[in-house]
Amino acid sequence: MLDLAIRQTLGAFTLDIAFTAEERGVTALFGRSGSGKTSVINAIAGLTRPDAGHIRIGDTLFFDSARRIDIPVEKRRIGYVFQDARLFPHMTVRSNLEFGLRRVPAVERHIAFGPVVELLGLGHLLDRRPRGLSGGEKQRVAFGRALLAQPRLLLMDEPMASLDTARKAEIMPYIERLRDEMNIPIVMVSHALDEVVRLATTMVLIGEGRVRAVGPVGAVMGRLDLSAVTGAQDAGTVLDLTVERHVPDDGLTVLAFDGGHLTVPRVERAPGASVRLHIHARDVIVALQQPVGVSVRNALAATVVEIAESGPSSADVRLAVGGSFLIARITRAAVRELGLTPGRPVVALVKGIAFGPGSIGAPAEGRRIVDV
Ligand SMILES: Nc1ncnc2c1ncn2[C@@H]1O[C@H](COP(=O)(O)OP(=O)(O)OP(=O)(O)O)[C@@H](O)[C@H]1O
Repeated sequence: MLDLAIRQTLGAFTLDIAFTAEERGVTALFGRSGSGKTSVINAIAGLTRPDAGHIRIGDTLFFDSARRIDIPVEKRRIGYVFQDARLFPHMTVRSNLEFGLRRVPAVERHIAFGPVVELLGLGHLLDRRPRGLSGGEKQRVAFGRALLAQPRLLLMDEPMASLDTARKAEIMPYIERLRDEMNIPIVMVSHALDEVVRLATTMVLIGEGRVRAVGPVGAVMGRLDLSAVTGAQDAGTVLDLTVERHVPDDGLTVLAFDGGHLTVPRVERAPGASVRLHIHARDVIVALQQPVGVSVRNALAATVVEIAESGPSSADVRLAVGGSFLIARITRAAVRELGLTPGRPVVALVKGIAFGPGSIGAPAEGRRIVDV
């Protein structure tokens, strides 16, 4: 368990953050620029000291003001990956990686060189110097160097912010492997929703130095009251689905979740694999009954849960679909004419699904919306 509660005054800014998250996977701190994300991970790293509070990772107490505990930076065993890779330019990739390893006594090394090189696909780069590497390759080396220092926790501050869309799509699977195959908790800072949607196990939404929401990505994204914090344009939800089967003749894949099925353009994953999709509110339509004679293929039985105004003429309607949620952005006039109220059974039509760095099965060229 990550357990953090800190108060810290930074000039005119006050950070007052408290959350717990499971240790497994990626905890993503998401929020606008200046909301306090970097200040939180600097406190976790021990680079700054909160005025009060505690920071605990599993059994290890890094900081506790009441008990006067403040483990120094070098004893925290925390790997820190920055936006820019910060590799040693005069050293080869191999030497950069070995630098991480050499910082730890041999008996305490449980993460070995070979598996890290394999995990991050660095084998063919070992004799090169950073100068000739792409941004994404440099970041992979930075991940490797951090891992080989045998961290208790890995911090990543906007690790993809300096990469273009194609490079980002290239590096995301490596971060997923890191998340899924190494038993190291990751705390990542991001202001890019697509990264959070794809990578986060727990999402911590931060606004003006406070935690606005915390929980699984789908649950946080599905809250209507938070669209001002997440960014109104990004309103939508996240569904976790499983590949059920492919329909080769039509180039389609059928995905299953607790609310039914979605048919989408072919996803290059084997049946049984998990897929996370970001479904924008603007791509969901509400109907009172199963429509006939429409091109949209995905119609899901749903119940209206909540309705909130989202613009001068629009409303966001939160729909329960099985145990999951969708948000539909429709006109307020439509809410009135259809007589939508909480509890009303409806049909949710999903007319588009965003495939991009934020969706698994993303095409390498980056983000695109597919009508389904
Ligand atoms: N040492 C400091 N002294 C004064 N103000 C500070 C200090 N450190 C941070 N701040 C202020 O605290 C606020 C939060 O900064 P922080 O870097 O944590 O935000 P952020 O969410 O990571 O933003 P970004 O995404 O732009 O990096 C900012 O207004 C910043 O100017």
